[in-house]
Amino acid sequence: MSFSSLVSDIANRNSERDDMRSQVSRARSYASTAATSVSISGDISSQLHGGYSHPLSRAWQAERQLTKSMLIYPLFISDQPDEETLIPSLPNIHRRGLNKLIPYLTPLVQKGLKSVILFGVPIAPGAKDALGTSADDPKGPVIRAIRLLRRQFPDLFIVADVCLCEYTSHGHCGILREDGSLNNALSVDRISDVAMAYATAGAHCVAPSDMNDGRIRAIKLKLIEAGIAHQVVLMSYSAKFSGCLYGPFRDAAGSCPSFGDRRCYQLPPGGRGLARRAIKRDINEGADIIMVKPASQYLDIISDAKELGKDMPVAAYQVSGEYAMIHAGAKAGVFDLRAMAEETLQGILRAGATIVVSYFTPEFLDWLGN
Ligand SMILES: NCc1[nH]cc(CCC(=O)O)c1CC(=O)O
Ligand SMILES: [Zn+2]
Ligand SMILES: [Zn+2]
Repeated sequence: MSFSSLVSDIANRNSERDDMRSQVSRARSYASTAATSVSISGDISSQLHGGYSHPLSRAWQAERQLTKSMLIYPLFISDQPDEETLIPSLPNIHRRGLNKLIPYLTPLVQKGLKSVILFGVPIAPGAKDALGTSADDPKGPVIRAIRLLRRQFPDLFIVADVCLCEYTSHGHCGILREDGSLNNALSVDRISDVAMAYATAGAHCVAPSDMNDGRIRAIKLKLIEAGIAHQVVLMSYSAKFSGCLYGPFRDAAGSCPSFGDRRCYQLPPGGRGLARRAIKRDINEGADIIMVKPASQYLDIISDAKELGKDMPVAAYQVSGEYAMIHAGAKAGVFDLRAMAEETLQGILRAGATIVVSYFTPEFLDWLGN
């Protein structure tokens, strides 16, 4: 290499380096003016990441965080004392007789289970009739389970679902006229008697899920008349929608209607206004808690319930079909079971629920830890 070409090579490299230096210093000065202009203009609203960079600060972004006290676990109580049958369409969920209840629940109570909701399942031949007589049979599974659980787990909060469909031969949620339609007056009278029987047996909460008109008022009046209104919570399934998400429950409870469907008393899925009317009506009739069911498909209704019932707890029922779908999706590899269960619960809480009825309760007791 000649001397002159060496000189020009060094000069070139120097100028490249100068170029680079000037680029760096321009970038620095841009950054510093940008930083200055942020503080000068006060445009700090574009900076969000700092608020959720840590797991704890992410948790703080939620208005409501799931706690064990928010969860109610559904139990299917068979009239066969030794039964313990897995429900094929409801993964990990069993129908259990009275003799199987305490051994099953003991570890869950130790893990922090606070509340259960009871559904009776009469299996014995002839246990079902047109009036749902077995619903409030003092020797029936629900009343015996209430007594047993109160005795065995003094701190467990017992909710009794009140309906006739598990106990009627026709599988509808009330007493029928000759033409097969619901006789509302007779149904309300019968359902409020059943609610009274559960409350008298010691249920902390009665939860009518039948959707007959006027049943909240009727139950409240009977509770007052009996002098126990001050110690029983009345939780209304106010906004209960008809649809295809109750299938696995009906397998578990054997409560599929033998003819027709429930569209004349459960709400039509598009009926947001109707749901608002039902919620307002039940608040006026004396409900202590409003429930929305199903949950994830009806988040707007949960948020309406929170607005209309802003002074009361709002419950959401993550129903059997929602639970089965999450299991099926996880099994198909679409998502992780726990991640999806947690995400749905967050949606339900975000919408406004403060209580969640869920078949995932045992899992959440583990996931929430101590
Ligand atoms: N009226 C009884 C009742 N209470 C709760 C559910 C559904 C719960 C679930 O699907 O998990 C049902 C069944 C129905 O209305 O058909
Ligand atoms: Zn019913
Ligand atoms: Zn009908």
